[in-house]
This record gives sequence, C-alpha cells and structure tokens, in this order.
Amino acid sequence: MNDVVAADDLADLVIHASGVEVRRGGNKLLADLDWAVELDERWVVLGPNGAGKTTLLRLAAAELHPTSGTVHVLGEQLGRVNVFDLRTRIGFTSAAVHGRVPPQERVRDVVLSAGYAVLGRWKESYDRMDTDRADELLATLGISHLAERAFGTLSEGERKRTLIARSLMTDPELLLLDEPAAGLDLGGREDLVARLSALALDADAPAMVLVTHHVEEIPPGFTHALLLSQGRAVASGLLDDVLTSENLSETFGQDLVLQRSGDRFFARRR
Ligand SMILES: Nc1ncnc2c1ncn2[C@@H]1O[C@H](COP(=O)(O)OP(=O)(O)OP(=O)(O)O)[C@@H](O)[C@H]1O
Repeated sequence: MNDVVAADDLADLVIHASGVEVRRGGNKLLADLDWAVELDERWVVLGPNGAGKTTLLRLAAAELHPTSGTVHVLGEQLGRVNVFDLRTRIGFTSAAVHGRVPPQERVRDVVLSAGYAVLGRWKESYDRMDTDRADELLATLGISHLAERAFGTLSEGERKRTLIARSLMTDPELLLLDEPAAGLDLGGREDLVARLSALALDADAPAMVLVTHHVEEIPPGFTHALLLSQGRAVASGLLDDVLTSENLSETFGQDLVLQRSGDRFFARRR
C-alpha cells in the first residue's frame, strides 16, 4: 500500500484491510480481503458457517494479526501498535466474552467493570460518573430492572443486552457485535434488532460492525454490507447495492430469494 495515500485515507477510516490473508493449519480463513470502514458507517458482515466472519471481527478487535497484508484499526497498524492500548478504544461482544463473565456478577457491575477492563468486580467503589453512565446504558438497552440481578440468572436475550451495554461503557470508537441475536427467540430478536437500530441511527454512536448469518437480523440504520464466503468477499459496499438475491445465493451456495419489507430483509430458498 502506498504510505502517502494511506496517511490521508486512514484519518477517516476506522478499519482498513488491504490484501489480507489469515492462514491456520494450512487453511485460508481469509484471503484477498480489502475492506474499509468509515467513521459514520454501520456494517453488517453476512455469510454462512465457517465463512471467516469471526476471524474478520477478531482482526478488527485487534485480537488477531493477519498472516499477510495489512490491517489498520482506528488509524493504527496491527503489528506496529500496542494492542492493549488499541483494545481500550474498541467495544467487542461475542460468545467468548459471554463465557468469561462470572455467573454471580451483578448486572450493573458487569457493565461498570468494562471501564476498568476487567470482568468481575474488583473495586468496592466506582466513580459516581461511571455508575451514572452504566445506569444510562442499562436504560438504553431496556434492562434497568435487572441491575441488581446476578448475570448467571438472566435469559439469553438479557445477557446479550447486558454485554452490549458493557461494550458501550468505555465510549468506544468502534463497536463490534458478533452474532448478537444468536439464540434469541422471535420476541428477543425483534427487541434487540429495534435497540440496535436505535443505536445505528444515533449520530453520536460509534462505527459499528455486526456479524450475522441472517438477513432478518439486519437492524434498520445499518448502511453497508460485506458478504463473505469461504474466506473471500463475494460483495462489499452500500447495503442496498450489495444485498441482492444473486449475491446472497452466491454467498450461501443456494438459490435464494431476497425480499424486502419496509426497512427489513427476509430470505428463503427459491
Ligand atoms: N485455528 C484454526 N485452525 C484451522 N482452521 C481454523 C482455525 N480457526 C478457525 N478455523 C476455520 O476457519 C474457518 C472460519 O472460521 P470463523 O470462525 O471465522 O467462521 P465464521 O464465519 O465466524 O463461522 P460461524 O458462522 O460458524 O461462527 C472455519 O472453517 C474454521 O473451522
């Protein structure tokens, strides 16, 4: 990549991947990947099981380095930056984070402790500002009434919402959501989609990347899509351009029909 061009471009880019390949045990998890996410964009990364979506999100979360190619996150090049500093600027929710929360932890503390980059309450007193911020986020996600409950007693949907509140606690510049609606029932999914939509439409919210298998889970307000299949981009760009029956069929290897109802998407086999 040309360094002079990159310096200008990178100022407005939250994620920039150029010629990225990730190899593990002889497998190409990602190949030939070019991708750019700007500050005000909300991206959905869509693809079948094993397509490389989580691998891509872990690159964006500075949890993984590419085998070849370059990845810049928030203007910093992976491999040339202290990833621990970089990660404080990124909110990331995934099943892996879910599994690390102590079940006895109170919901408010799960959210609060993000500001201290720990899981499990470790300080007896937090700043009043932090507590107010945590309560504000619990209200935004509709779980204020659960603030005193132990995380382990929550339903799947309530846990997901708690972890999204946690990932917003540090006012991240980039929010990464790995399959936030997985395992939710219809009501839980619809509630989460509505809350993520409100977040996506909030001009003050960070840039967002949401990974999903299902077009039904795309919250209105998301602007761009990257379709991944077998580690490669099938299509990438504005949601309305990229989300077509043809692209979806190629991505999932089946003859699919995409339907749109208002600002929501649905897909079925032809
Ligand atoms: N350490 C590894 N060694 C070899 N292959 C791996 C390794 N880690 C992941 N893979 C493979 O890489 C591919 C991409 O994995 P990844 O988790 O990124 O896919 P995904 O799109 O998130 O899948 P899913 O939707 O099922 O979560 C999968 O086929 C997976 O088996």
